[in-house]
Amino acid sequence: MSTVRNIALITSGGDAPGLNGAIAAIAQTPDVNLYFYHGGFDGIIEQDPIAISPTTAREAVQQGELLCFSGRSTHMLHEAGQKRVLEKLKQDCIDALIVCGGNGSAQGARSLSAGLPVAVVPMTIDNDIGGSEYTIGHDTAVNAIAESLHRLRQTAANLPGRIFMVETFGGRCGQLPLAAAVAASADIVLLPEYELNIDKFITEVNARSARGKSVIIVVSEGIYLNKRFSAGDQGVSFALARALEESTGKRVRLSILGYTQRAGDPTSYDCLMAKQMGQCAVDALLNGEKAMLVALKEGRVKAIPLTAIEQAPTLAKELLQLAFKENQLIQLEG
Ligand SMILES: Nc1ncnc2c1ncn2[C@@H]1O[C@H](COP(=O)(O)OP(=O)(O)O)[C@@H](O)[C@H]1O
Ligand SMILES: O=P(O)(O)OC[C@H]1O[C@](O)(COP(=O)(O)O)[C@@H](O)[C@@H]1O
Repeated sequence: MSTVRNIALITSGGDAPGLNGAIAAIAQTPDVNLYFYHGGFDGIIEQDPIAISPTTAREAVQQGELLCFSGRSTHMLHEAGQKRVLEKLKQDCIDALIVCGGNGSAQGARSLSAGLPVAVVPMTIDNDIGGSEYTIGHDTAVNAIAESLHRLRQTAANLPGRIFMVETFGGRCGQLPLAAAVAASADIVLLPEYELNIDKFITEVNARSARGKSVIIVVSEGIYLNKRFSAGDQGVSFALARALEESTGKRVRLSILGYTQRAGDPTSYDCLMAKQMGQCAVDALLNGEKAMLVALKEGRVKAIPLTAIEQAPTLAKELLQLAFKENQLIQLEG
């Protein structure tokens, strides 16, 4: 018989559609009481736990608004803050904690694992947790970007010869713009992992534009232009567009997708992944696991030690190969 009965859940860092599915799977587990703290790690210190009923959770699976509000916390970056979190969880009679978030949140969870059992459910549209092939919310965001690219292609076809630029999230890892660009067959994708030679970029766009067709360029918000980038800074495409305009004499049609790409009702794939990942997290905790990351590995959802998280996520090589084949990756071309 497991000693874990009262499980608390937080969402931490950037929100991501689909997570309600994980909450539903956990909330419907027999002999488990599920509680939230709104507001990430800070919420644990500042708020009372809120009990969530299995019915409420089940009804919210397909909705884009998360049942548990996310947050970013500075307390967690210091030992004293981590201690306060553990003390409050003890005071609230919580036996185990599920942290839903990305790399940073996983590090936070790890720092608490000496004090109580923790499981991390990967949640970020960026799909940038080294150790899991998937993070909840990614598919919905890829769909949102791909849909925008599809629409642009239609207006591009109706009035040919224009240059379009679409700036996306995924500042520290290009998995998101890469997946969307491949899915929607954009012409060029610029990723933060590789250095950008502006002259080469301009020459390439000029050459493609000279063929009379429209050119659709996907740009990660974190593309290398200067080293002062912080995730969430948007607008790098203004400078790129200006450089292109000056050399081509053609106006660049610019769209910054911003937070619209991080919202929306989740795709069924995200609902399915979230349910499986939530189930895996609660099973691991009930089985006595102490510090786990729920991960997709070789297509299967499983619990792996938190220590197995690799710091630097790597771009999916299958997607890189496809993008390379379609001449989208001009940063890597000779
Ligand atoms: N090195 C760390 N040690 C402890 N907690 C951390 C660390 N890095 C991040 N966190 C916690 O995780 C939260 C979310 O991290 P962030 O990097 O913003 O998002 P994500 O989890 O999506 O990567 C931070 O606000 C902080 O509370
Ligand atoms: O919500 P914020 O603080 O503006 O952050 C924006 C960042 O959040 C993300 O959407 C997701 O990032 P995390 O999941 O790592 O928090 C990034 O793609 C983007 O750069």
